[in-house]
Amino acid sequence: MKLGRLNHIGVVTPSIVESVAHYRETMGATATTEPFDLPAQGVKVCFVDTPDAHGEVGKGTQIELIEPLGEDSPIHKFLEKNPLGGQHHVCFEVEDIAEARSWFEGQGKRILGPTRTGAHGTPIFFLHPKDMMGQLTEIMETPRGDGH
Ligand SMILES: CC[C@H](C(=O)O)C(=O)SCCNC(=O)CCNC(=O)[C@H](O)C(C)(C)COP(=O)(O)OP(=O)(O)OC[C@H]1O[C@@H](n2cnc3c(N)ncnc32)[C@H](O)[C@@H]1OP(=O)(O)O
Ligand SMILES: [Co+2]
Repeated sequence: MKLGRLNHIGVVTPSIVESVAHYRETMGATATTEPFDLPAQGVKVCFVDTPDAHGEVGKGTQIELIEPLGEDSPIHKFLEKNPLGGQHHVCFEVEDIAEARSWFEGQGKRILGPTRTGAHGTPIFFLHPKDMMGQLTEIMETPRGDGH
């Protein structure tokens, strides 16, 4: 399997509104999406763009702010343990999600649930942190076209 780019770092927050203000006012971020709900994934999401190696905003790794949505959100327990929120997962891109899934299954890594559509509208799956050196890891198929 070939490792693709680091698409985003997932950051849990009790308040996307407060986190957006933090990234804008304290961190000088210039571009964010509007928050949007992903009920199927139990989260409210907002992306903060960071500049790429050439200082260009829009192609760099994003901060994915996620707030629990609904009673059985998968991040409820994380927020109980970490009331201020914090780094939750990393997301790497791959060319072919099915091939990547077979690779990790062959490596004996636990895959958390089915391959499903993620916040960028492309297929994703998660790998259990206990099998990934303690890091909850999301794998997503590289968006086609100019999406990122
Ligand atoms: C998909 C939309 C969007 C996108 O990018 O497209 C997203 O990324 S949404 C992100 C939210 N969704 C998920 O995270 C789905 C996958 N996650 C899970 O299924 C759970 O969070 C899980 C299984 C990783 C943990 O569930 P839970 O916290 O309810 O269980 P435990 O407390 O029992 O945790 C088991 C064990 O893992 C440790 N843990 C939990 N979360 C993390 C983490 N983020 N990073 C590292 N380790 C984590 C936890 O401490 C437990 O360890 P133990 O030693 O037993 O205490
Ligand atoms: Co994510």
